[in-house]
Amino acid sequence: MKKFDAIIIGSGQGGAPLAKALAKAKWKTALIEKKFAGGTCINYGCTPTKTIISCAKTAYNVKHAKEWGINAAKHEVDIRTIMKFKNRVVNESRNGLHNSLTSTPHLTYIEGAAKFTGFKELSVELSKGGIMQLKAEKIFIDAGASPAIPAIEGLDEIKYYTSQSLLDLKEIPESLIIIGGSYIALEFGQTYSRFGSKVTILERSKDFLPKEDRDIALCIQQILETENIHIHTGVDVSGVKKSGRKISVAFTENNKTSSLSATHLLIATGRKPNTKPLDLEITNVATDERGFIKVNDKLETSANGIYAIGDVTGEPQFTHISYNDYVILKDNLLNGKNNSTQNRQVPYCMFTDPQLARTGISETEARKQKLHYKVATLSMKHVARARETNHTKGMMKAVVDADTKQILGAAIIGEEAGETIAALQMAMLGKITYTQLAEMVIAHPTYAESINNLFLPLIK
Ligand SMILES: Cc1cc2nc3c(=O)[nH]c(=O)nc-3n(C[C@H](O)[C@H](O)[C@H](O)COP(=O)(O)OP(=O)(O)OC[C@H]3O[C@@H](n4cnc5c(N)ncnc54)[C@H](O)[C@@H]3O)c2cc1C
Ligand SMILES: NC(=O)c1ccc[n+]([C@@H]2O[C@H](COP(=O)([O-])OP(=O)(O)OC[C@H]3O[C@@H](n4cnc5c(N)ncnc54)[C@H](O)[C@@H]3O)[C@@H](O)[C@H]2O)c1
Repeated sequence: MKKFDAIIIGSGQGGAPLAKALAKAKWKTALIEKKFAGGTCINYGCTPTKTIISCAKTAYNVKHAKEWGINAAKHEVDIRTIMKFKNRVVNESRNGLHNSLTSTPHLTYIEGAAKFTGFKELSVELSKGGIMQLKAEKIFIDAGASPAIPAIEGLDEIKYYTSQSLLDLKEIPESLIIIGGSYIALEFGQTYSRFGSKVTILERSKDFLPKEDRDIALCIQQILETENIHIHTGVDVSGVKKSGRKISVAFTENNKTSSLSATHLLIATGRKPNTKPLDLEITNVATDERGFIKVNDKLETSANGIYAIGDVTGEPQFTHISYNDYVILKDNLLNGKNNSTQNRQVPYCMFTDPQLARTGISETEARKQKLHYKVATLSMKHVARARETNHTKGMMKAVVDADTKQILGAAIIGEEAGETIAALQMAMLGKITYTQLAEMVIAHPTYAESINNLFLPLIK
């Protein structure tokens, strides 16, 4: 049995930097990865999807080039070249990370699938064949999550896609039904709609994007519907079956039974943790009823010396959260700090076009908490930069504390909204008030400058 100071399971956005940091501190470290270096983000998540989304935006802009005074009448989408571009970007990131992990002193990179065989003892089924046994005083689980497949009658008898397998498509679907209506559904839905597919979204929740304020959700919904994406909410999918060369999906909506068919079906109904194969019960690591590992605010599991980070611990499931988990552990273990996950900011950006970016609380949450708040809104139609570049879809909305004048939260729908929200997030971190933001000097004409205009009405 090989002995290490630390073992990390999974080379995702938390596990890989943690392995490098511990090795740099001269801990004898092993990093076990069963598939590709970089985990979901690089291989099946952010990197490939955002690459394809950029192609879809180009396709959209070419199709609408006349609005910018450009005649680009003839154009076609070449999905094979798009996928090659995506593969190149993914491979560069994956190979770069792999090279850096395999050349880090004090770090042993092991390719294979790990499972617990005893308390803080693991066996790895090596990808090249054979078994390795190893143990360590400290073990970090960054095993991530995979597409969750709902129990829908007939699903196991037809060919359907997940966010992972859709990335290998070699054709543009003539029509695409998506079950689920959140990040994955909307990003892929708009992408394939822009490539030419007829897209229908079937979402179970009564409300579209239920975590958002209704004005924000409605704004996104209208933008997508203008692009001919059909959105159904409050849907209960009862069954799927093959119908000629199509797939027929039966569902109930507002107590009415309906069915739709399409050439392709995408399941985008959330993700389940990769914990089952780990045999966690052998090492006393407790999980919740869905299999996510339970951790406290220091990312410690129920087993002393075993930690868990990222998606495997449940929501929120974002790359920046997995990475921030790593930062917390690194600071606590190597720099004598006492950091925790409590009260950390959780911004997010959905990469529809325009993007929906959010940080802090919504107006609905402020109302629920009975806060003394004010709301500022601004249509993108009134943002100079948006008007000058013909990107006027969307809106900005901020919730501020009426007494302290600090920003409590904001949502932005607009071109590069993810960048602008970071400025508001910094203001929240630095406790900069909306009165300061309303009159702060910001370069003209930028999207960030619209922060002035967003808050100006509140100080008049
Ligand atoms: C389509 C899609 C798009 C996304 N887009 C975004 C986005 O734009 N922005 C954003 O912030 N987030 C996005 N996400 C979410 C983001 O990708 C994840 O939150 C993030 O990658 C999670 O990182 P992680 O470190 O927790 O786990 P992962 O990156 O999933 O890493 C887990 C690793 O553990 C390995 N592993 C699992 N079990 C074992 C085992 N038994 N032995 C050895 N290795 C094992 C896996 O192979 C994997 O490499 C997206 C996700 C998807 C699916
Ligand atoms: N831009 C980003 O940051 C980004 C992009 C993609 C994915 N992600 C991450 O990946 C994770 C997974 O994304 P996702 O969109 O699959 O999941 P999600 O958990 O965000 O949403 C799943 C959706 O499917 C619906 N649903 C569940 N079962 C259903 C059913 N049987 N019929 C119809 N609808 C059903 C749910 O109501 C929900 O709206 C998210 O947690 C997100 O954090 C992030």
